[in-house]
Amino acid sequence: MKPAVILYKSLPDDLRTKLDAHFTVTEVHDISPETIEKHAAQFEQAQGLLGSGGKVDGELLAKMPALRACSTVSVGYDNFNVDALNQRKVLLMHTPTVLTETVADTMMALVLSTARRVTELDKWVKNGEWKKSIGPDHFGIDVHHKTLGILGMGRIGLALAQRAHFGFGMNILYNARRQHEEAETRFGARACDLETLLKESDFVCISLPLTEQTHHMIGAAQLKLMKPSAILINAGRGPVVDEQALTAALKDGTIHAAGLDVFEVEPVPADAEILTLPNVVALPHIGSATHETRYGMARDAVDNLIAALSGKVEKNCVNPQIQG
Ligand SMILES: NC(=O)c1ccc[n+]([C@@H]2O[C@H](COP(=O)([O-])OP(=O)(O)OC[C@H]3O[C@@H](n4cnc5c(N)ncnc54)[C@H](O)[C@@H]3O)[C@@H](O)[C@H]2O)c1
Repeated sequence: MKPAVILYKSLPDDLRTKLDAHFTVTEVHDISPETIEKHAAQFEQAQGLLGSGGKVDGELLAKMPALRACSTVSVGYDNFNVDALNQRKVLLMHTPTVLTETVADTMMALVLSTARRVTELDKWVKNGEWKKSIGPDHFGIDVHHKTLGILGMGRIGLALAQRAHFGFGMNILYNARRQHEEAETRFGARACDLETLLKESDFVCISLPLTEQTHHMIGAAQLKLMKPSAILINAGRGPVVDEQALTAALKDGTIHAAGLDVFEVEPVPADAEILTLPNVVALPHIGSATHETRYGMARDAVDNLIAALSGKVEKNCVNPQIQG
C-alpha cells in the first residue's frame, strides 16, 4: 500500500502525477485548524506533509502520529518547530539552491527601484503628472560603485554580492558568524561587525533566516547607525526588522528608503502605515516567484518527499542527524 500524504499546495500537473504514483494523496487548502478537523482521519494516517506556509508545531504533530517527513516548498523553515520534529524523528526537507539566483535578482530589483525611485515615478508618469522636464525633486541616487552591506552571507547573499560587484562595481561588506572566503576572494567582500556595516553601507541588504537571534536584529538603535542617505532592503524574513521602528525611521529621515519583499505580518495589512510612504517599495513576498523557479522548487519538494519516505535522503534535509 502506498504511504498516505497530505498536500497543502497545488502542484503542476506532471508533478502531481509523480506524487500520486508514489503516494495516496489528500490535497487540502491549507493546514489551518479547520482543515485539520475536516480531514482528521487523513491527517492521522499521513506519513508525509508537502506544502508551504502555515505552522507546523507540536500541536499539529500530535494530530499526525504517523508523520515521518515534511517537505516544504521553500528554503526558509522558520514556520516549523524543528525541536518538536527532531523529538518525533520527523525529517524536514526544504528547497535550497534552486531559488538562490532568483531571490538575488529580486534583491537587486529592490536596490535599483528604491535608489532610482522606479515605482514612485512610474505612478507619477501614469497619473499624468509629467508636464515638463524633471528637476532635482525627482532625482534618485546612484547604485554603481556604492557600498552594499550584506546581512546573511549565505547562498542568496553570495549571489547578491556577485551581481553587485561584477554588475555594478560595488564594494561589498558583510557581517557573518564565520569568515566567507569565497565572497572575499571572488568579490573582494570585507567582513565587519554589524555596527561598522550599518555605518558604512549605502545599501543594507538582509538575506537572513528568521531565528531567535535574528528576530528584530534591526531596530531603532541599528537604524540610527545607518547613513541618512542609506537604503534598507529586506528579502530575508519580515520579523528580522522591527517594522514600527523602520516606519518611524523612514518618516523622519533617519534613513532614505526601504525595499521590502517581506513583512512582519503577511499579507501586510492594507492599512499598514509603511505602505503609505513614498520612499518604500513593497513587494508581496515574491523573492522566488518566477515560473521557472517556482516549478523547480515544487519539483525538488516532490523529489525530497519521495527520498525521505523511501529512506534515501542525500540532500536538502534540515535535520539529517535524526536518521537512524
Ligand atoms: N523573500 C523570499 O521570497 C525568500 C526566498 C528565499 C529565501 N528567503 C530567506 O532568505 C534566507 C536565506 O536563504 P539562503 O538560501 O541564503 O540561506 P543560507 O542558509 O545559505 O544563508 C543564511 C546565512 O545567514 C547566516 N546567519 C544566520 N544567522 C545569523 C546571525 N545571527 N548573524 C549573522 N549571520 C547569520 C548564516 O550563517 C548563513 O550564512 C532564508 O532562510 C529565508 O528566510 C526569502
